[in-house]
Amino acid sequence: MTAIRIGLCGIGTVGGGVLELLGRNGEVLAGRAGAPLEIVHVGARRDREGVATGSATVSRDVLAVAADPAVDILVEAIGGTEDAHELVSRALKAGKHVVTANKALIAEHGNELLALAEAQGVSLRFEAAVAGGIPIIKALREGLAANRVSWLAGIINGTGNFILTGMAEEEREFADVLAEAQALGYAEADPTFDVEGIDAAHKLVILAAIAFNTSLRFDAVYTEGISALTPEDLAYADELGYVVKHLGVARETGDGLELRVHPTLLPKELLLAKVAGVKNAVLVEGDAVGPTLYYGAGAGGGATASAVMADVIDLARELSRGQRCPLPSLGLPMGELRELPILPMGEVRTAWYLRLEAADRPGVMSQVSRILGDQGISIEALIQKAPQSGQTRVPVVVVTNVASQGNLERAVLAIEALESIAGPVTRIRIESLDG
Ligand SMILES: NC(=O)c1ccc[n+]([C@@H]2O[C@H](COP(=O)([O-])OP(=O)(O)OC[C@H]3O[C@@H](n4cnc5c(N)ncnc54)[C@H](O)[C@@H]3O)[C@@H](O)[C@H]2O)c1
Ligand SMILES: N[C@@H](CCO)C(=O)O
Ligand code: NA
Repeated sequence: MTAIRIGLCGIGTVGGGVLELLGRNGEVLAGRAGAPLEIVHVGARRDREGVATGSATVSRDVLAVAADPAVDILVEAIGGTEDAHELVSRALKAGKHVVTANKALIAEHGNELLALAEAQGVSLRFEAAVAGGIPIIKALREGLAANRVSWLAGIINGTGNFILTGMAEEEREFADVLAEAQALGYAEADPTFDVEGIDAAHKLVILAAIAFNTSLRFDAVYTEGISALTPEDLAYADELGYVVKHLGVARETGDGLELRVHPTLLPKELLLAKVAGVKNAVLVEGDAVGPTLYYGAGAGGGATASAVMADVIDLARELSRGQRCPLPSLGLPMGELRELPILPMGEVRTAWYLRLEAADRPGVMSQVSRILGDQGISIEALIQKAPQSGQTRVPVVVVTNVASQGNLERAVLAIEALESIAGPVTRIRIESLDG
């Protein structure tokens, strides 16, 4: 049986995971693929100790892999958007199928690269790019193809969730938990991508494109990170019955598409609120099926290799049987994707958690609630602590009803201008994910 020949570029966490997985499960995967899967060429800047590359050719220049006529499927696991862009373009132009774990590349250059793949009659697949090992791309594109999706919400950055869990449950320092996530191979080369929400924004854009049949709109995502969250806010959220998660939300409203990544209070009883550590989860609301939830490891070599190899096997199944019926990677041919208007953030409606430092004297809370009321916002819950000895200000935490960001911001400006309020008002969105 003719082997399907793979060129593997990058042997870090993901590429190393692919080598290990193929080494361990090669025979089973070959059975499923309909042909042996053989790594014939490895592109790697430097050798990775302990990773066997077998009889594969090894090149320091990854472009040699893209140019190698012996390669059927190129796996891109070098990361970044410069060399990877060049590598994937060259491979597609050379008529190779490409499988990538690179969400930055797909979110930022996917419109162009997917159109190129289509023109070349080859496939560009990226299951590993979103939510690591969870087969969420396949679920959205194929399993839920009969639904109109109204919204989806997900914890789609493993590093960020690992940090939030470590801070909330083990009371550890942000920097200390981030260092552990880096040591475990979860974090991006530049971890600000994880903690500032850029990585989650890349993934959200990909999910939204498939769910709502739109082109990839990385330019349009609102992004807020988790680095400004304090242990104090996590503790108040807990006291109020919430957990703080870094959420990506995409929702089709009559007025446009919401695309946003930000810290979010979730009621503790929600399944999403219970997703801990490096685990990811995506909740999708379809009109026929209702809500469905997808859960699993969001990062790490093994989980990511699982998704990479699933794409490879999909392609190998077609190649080995000579039955090519290319599936559009975003669910529709690129020319048929819609351009939906994006809903401005000022019009996005959520409930809010507000924390303020108020002077400890009568009348302050009635001023605050009058300002909120002027914007049509009411207070649903309130925590007011007694001042510590010697302190003249007290922390006050307010949970509001659902309000547009525009109205909330106007109210916050007026509250911050009160002489009885010190410093900026902390605000975090609250989602109940119930409709
Ligand atoms: N680590 C994860 O859990 C995970 C999960 C999903 C997706 N990803 C994505 O997978 C990709 C790789 O991530 P990783 O964690 O394996 O990174 P990594 O840093 O562990 O590995 C990347 C490897 O590629 C090599 N490399 C980079 N540029 C190169 C070039 N021009 N030529 C040759 N080699 C080059 C590096 O030396 C390194 O060995 C990224 O796009 C990342 O976003 C990672
Ligand atoms: N850095 C990413 C890797 C998986 O995409 C994360 O932590 O989720
Ligand atoms: Na995935």
